[in-house]
Order: sequence, then structure tokens, then C-alpha cells
Amino acid sequence: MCAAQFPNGFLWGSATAAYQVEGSPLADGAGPSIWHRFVHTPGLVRDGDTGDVACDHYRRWKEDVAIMRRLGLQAYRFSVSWSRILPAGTGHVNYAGLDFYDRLVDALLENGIEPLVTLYHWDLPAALDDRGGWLNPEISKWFADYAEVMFRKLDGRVKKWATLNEPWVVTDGGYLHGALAPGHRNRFEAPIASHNLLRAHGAAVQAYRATGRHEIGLVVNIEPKYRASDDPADVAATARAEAYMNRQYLDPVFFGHYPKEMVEIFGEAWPDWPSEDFALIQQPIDFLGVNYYTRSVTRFDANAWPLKACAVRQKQATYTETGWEVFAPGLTETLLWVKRCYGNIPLYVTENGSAFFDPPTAAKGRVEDPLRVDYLREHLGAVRDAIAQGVDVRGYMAWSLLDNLEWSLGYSKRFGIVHVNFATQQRTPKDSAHFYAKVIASNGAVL
Ligand SMILES: OC[C@@H]1[C@@H](O)[C@H](O)[C@@H](O)c2nc(CNc3ccccc3)cn21
Repeated sequence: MCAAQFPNGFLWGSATAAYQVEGSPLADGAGPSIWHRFVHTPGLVRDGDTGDVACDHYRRWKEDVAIMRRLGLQAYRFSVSWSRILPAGTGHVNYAGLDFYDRLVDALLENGIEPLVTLYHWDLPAALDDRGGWLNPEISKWFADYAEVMFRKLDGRVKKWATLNEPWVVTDGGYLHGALAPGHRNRFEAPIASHNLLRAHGAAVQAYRATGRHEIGLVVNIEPKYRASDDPADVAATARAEAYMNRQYLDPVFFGHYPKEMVEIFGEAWPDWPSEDFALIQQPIDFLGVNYYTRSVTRFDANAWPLKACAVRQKQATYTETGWEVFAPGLTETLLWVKRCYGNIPLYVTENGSAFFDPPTAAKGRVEDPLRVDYLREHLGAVRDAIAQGVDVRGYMAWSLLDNLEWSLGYSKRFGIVHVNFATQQRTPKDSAHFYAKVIASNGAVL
């Protein structure tokens, strides 16, 4: 393999998530999700933005598949809205909701695009939140039953499934700091939600082994932690941050136990877990999805709750609109770290991307986004470097296909390689999309 090339069969794609792009949250019998509730609670989302319309992908999916085809995408990672399938989260199946994903998958396959399906990307049915949601241990069965409905409908046409997207964000954002749905701020709830997310992941993998015939994995966000100094307090803070964000989910799945730092971080709020839970959590998976955006240079901070650690801004670095340092070597390091710590399990970079302000371009039909092109080029080079060092990376999904609802930040941050005019819903591939198309067509040789 030439150093400048990616392996034959490397899977080039892009990614979205249901609540961020679909719109029509209650159409055709769908039930509300916790994000539908969250965005309609005044003051929680910037500018009062909601996912009521978003990118109108629920209605414009054919147009969006055609855009993917024109860009030469080989794969499309998307998530299923649980409450479209099971409006109350359990029980009655809403066949109109199933039909939407059935048609989308068929259209992708007809256009030579492989679907990668995420079962949970943060949009819990509101009816299940009313029953405790991720705090109720029964959710492992609720989730497995939902997953089985999807497996029976789509498995075979869908050959790569992911149970959860970023359990760390679900817990840290939704239960510890409260910036994301369902907006709890409770250090006793966070570990329970985390643990039940992992139990639900394990139960869904078990269900897949009984009904599915292809591959299933987990998607985690990994942000490599670099210590700000050799001061023992900074070294310890960095170890806590790495355990909390990067190992809290991988250690249970691969080793059957939590990092030892979790007790130190949560103290009395960290329960003694039933040992039988880890047999469920440790179901073997076929691949790991890694979402990488940035790194964190980390120091001790006595006031930073609960980690007593914080990030140190880097003077010479470029930062994105979300305040994340552009640091492509961190992606190589992350992929090598996963291989070193957990073995050479097949990896997909399931999300990588950047939010930059896209200045209005004089040329009609063109959106110049040079900073996003640079970010993409540098990070694809980082993936290639990890592959050259023996990491089994099998694909890359650019985040995101479309500008979309950036959760509590509303539409203020644009990650898309395709621009969306939310007033008209017009899609315009950005320069980054045209660059990515050339990368795909050459299997990375243009990098
Ligand atoms: O923020 C960009 C994307 C977001 O739109 C996706 O839905 C989500 O999967 C996603 N995860 C990250 C990385 N993790 C993260 C870290 C801190 C706060 C929020 C997300 C970035 N993104």
C-alpha cells in the first residue's frame, strides 16, 4: 500500500443524527423525544431554536441521498429516532416510522451507499423519561426490544449497527451538567445513567447475536488528554480526565470493570455495581466507532467539579467556533491509544469535523470554507498515519453531511460539508464537500 493511499475498501462517508436533521418530530404517529421537550422549554436552546424543521430531512431524504451520490459517498451514518418506531418507547410499533427508515435504506443501497445505523443518538422517547429513562434499570430491556424491532426490519440491508452514540455526552451533558436533554444536574444520577447506558448497550448486543447476522459496535467520543506540566497535581488531573471521558465506557466493555479513578471522581456518589452487570456489558463487539474532534491540554483545577481538572488554552493554536483546538496529531494518537490499550479491534472514525463561520461567498452556488478544508485534510492525514502504524481503521465518516441543529447551540454552529439555507432549505455543497469528493475518488491519494 502506497504511503499516500488508504487500504482498498476503506469506507468513506458522512454522518448525521435523527433529531439534528430530520424535522417533523411528531409526524405520522411518532412520539415526542426528550429533545422535543427540551427545545420547547424556554431558555434551554440558543435563540429558541428547535428541531421542528431542522434540515427537513424527513421529507427531503431523496434529495439528500442524491447529494451523497453526487459527492461519491460510499457510506452514510445516521441514527434512528426511537420514538418514531415506538412512540411510547415500548409496546405499539409505529409502522409509518419504520417505513421512513426502510425507504431511506433502500434508496442508499440503490445509490451504492452503505448505511451505518446508530440506534441511539440522544433522543430518548419522552414517555420513557417519564418512567425514569436512563435512571431506570428496566431501560436495558426497553432498549434491547427497540433494537430487535430494527434488527428484524433492516438487518441484512444494514450490515453495520452501533448501539449508542457517545454515552459520555449523554451522561455528562444530560445528567451531570444539565446542558443537554433531559437537563439534570445531579452527581448521584450521572453514574446510574452511565451504568444503565452500558447495560443497555450490552443487552442490545445480546439481542443482535440472537437475531442479527452482521456487525454491531459502540460509538464513543475520545478526547486525548495531554498534561499541562509534570507537576504531580497536573499529572493526576490528566489521569482523572482520561478515565472520566475516555476510559469510563471502554474499560467496562473491554475489561469488565471501571477505571479506578471513578471512585475518586464521584466519591460517595459512585455505587458498588453488581458484578453480574459486567458480564452483560462486556458482550464482544465487532468494531468500535471513534468520534474525534479535539484534544485537551489538562491541568489541576480545584474548582472544576467533579474532575478537579480543566483544559488549558493553547496560544498558537487555531480554534473552531465551538472552542475546540484544531489538533490533528491527536487523532493519530487516539487511534494508536485505542489499539495499545484495547487491542486491534476494527475501528471507524464515526465522526470528525469542525464548525467554522462560512462567510457569504460572492460566487453564486459556492460556499468557501477554507478552514474546514484544512481541518479535513489534516485529520485525514492523521488517519492515514495511524493506518501506516498498524491501526485497523476501516472507514471515516465526516461530521456532518449537512449543517444542522447543534443541540443546545441551535443553528449557530455549522459543521456541514453541505451548506443548508434554513429559510429555504436549499442545499449547497461547500468547498469542503468538493474536496472530500476528490479524496474519496482517489482513495486518499490527493491528500
Ligand atoms: O458537536 C458536534 C457533534 C454533534 O453534532 C454530534 O451530534 C455528536 O455526536 C458530537 N459529539 C462530539 C464530541 N463530543 C462532545 C464533547 C463535548 C460536548 C459535546 C460533544 C461532537 N459532536
